[in-house]
Amino acid sequence: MANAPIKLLIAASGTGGHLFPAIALAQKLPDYEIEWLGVPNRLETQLVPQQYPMNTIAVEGFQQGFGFSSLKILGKLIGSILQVRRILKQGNFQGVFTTGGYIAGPAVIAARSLGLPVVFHESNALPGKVTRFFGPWCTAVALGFEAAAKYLPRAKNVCVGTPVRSQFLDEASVTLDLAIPDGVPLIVVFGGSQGAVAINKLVRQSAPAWFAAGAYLVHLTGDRDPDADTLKHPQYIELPFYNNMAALLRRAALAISRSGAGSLTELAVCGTPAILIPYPFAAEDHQSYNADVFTQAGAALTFKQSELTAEILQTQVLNLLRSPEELAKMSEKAKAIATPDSADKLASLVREVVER
Ligand SMILES: CC(=O)N[C@H]1[C@@H](OP(=O)(O)OP(=O)(O)OC[C@H]2O[C@@H](n3ccc(=O)[nH]c3=O)[C@H](O)[C@@H]2O)O[C@H](CO)[C@@H](O)[C@@H]1O
Repeated sequence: MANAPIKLLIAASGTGGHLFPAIALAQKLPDYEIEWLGVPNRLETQLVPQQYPMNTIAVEGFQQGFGFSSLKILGKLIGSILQVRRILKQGNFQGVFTTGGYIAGPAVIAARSLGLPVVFHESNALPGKVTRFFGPWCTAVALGFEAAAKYLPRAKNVCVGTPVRSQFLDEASVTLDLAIPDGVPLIVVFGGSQGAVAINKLVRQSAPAWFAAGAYLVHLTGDRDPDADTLKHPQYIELPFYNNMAALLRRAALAISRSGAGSLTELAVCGTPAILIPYPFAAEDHQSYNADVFTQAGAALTFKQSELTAEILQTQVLNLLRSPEELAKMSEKAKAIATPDSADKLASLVREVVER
């Protein structure tokens, strides 16, 4: 009789940055029986392929300080740990994989209390609080950036890079279905999976000079942009969200982006030079640490949002557009820090940990 498939619970929730690496891993484990652990009404309910049954729990983060609302959250946390333990026991799961965030706490505690192995993937250069707290309890912590290891001295760290969606690895799988003429320089602007209103404003002010220089602009604004549809130009394409990111980033001469780990990993795999503007309110300013890795490698220029004006952005972009050699150099340096086979490395680690 054939062996029953290994059962793995993937706890990944909230943003593209947490979900895409987990989906990429799942696709590398076709022989596993995978179920998902998420939160109701968050992005996972739209992004996770239906083949992975979705289990949901109510969980949220602690606020600063410890008051009545924190007590309520603590109560919910205990409730969600018990719920995850039930899911793990009833489903006979053999291991848990998580990409961190609020969902990771109950997932790690429940799994470890049942003696199950856990692989935790941390994609940021500065690991999140949840990773720093729970990392040492996990069987292995897979890192997106080597730079993260120094913040996790007691964890069993393995650097594997951050997995990208399969469209980034198979050039033929996605085509650019946007009207961009051949040969023109293309600038792509995106602000993580939810858009960045502050970047959108700066870009709209700066764009006329870029159009005059012959550039096209694809602007992914997110769906909460108050200025949506206010700029019209034949060289300007505005969309709230675009799916074929691999085709778009490969075609781009330059990207203007936040520095979430997912975006950076994709920029590296595509060799897209970038101007990075870290999200200033990200937890513990972790996007600045991510951006540092790229700036130090020579793959990007980084600007603090508080110091960046439309004039500075306009000039920096024009300078780069006028210097194809500089862009080519940045592109090479970006490719040099990519780990295109990250999903394979992570899948091997998960197999090693769960099947031993
Ligand atoms: C605001 C915030 O705290 N964001 C965090 C969040 O990621 P968040 O999801 O905000 O950002 P990431 O850069 O990690 O990922 C964005 C993803 O969305 C995709 N995309 C974006 C726009 C679009 O139109 N189409 C599209 O597919 C990008 O290609 C990328 O894959 O978790 C990451 C991983 O822990 C962190 O590094 C980020 O700092």
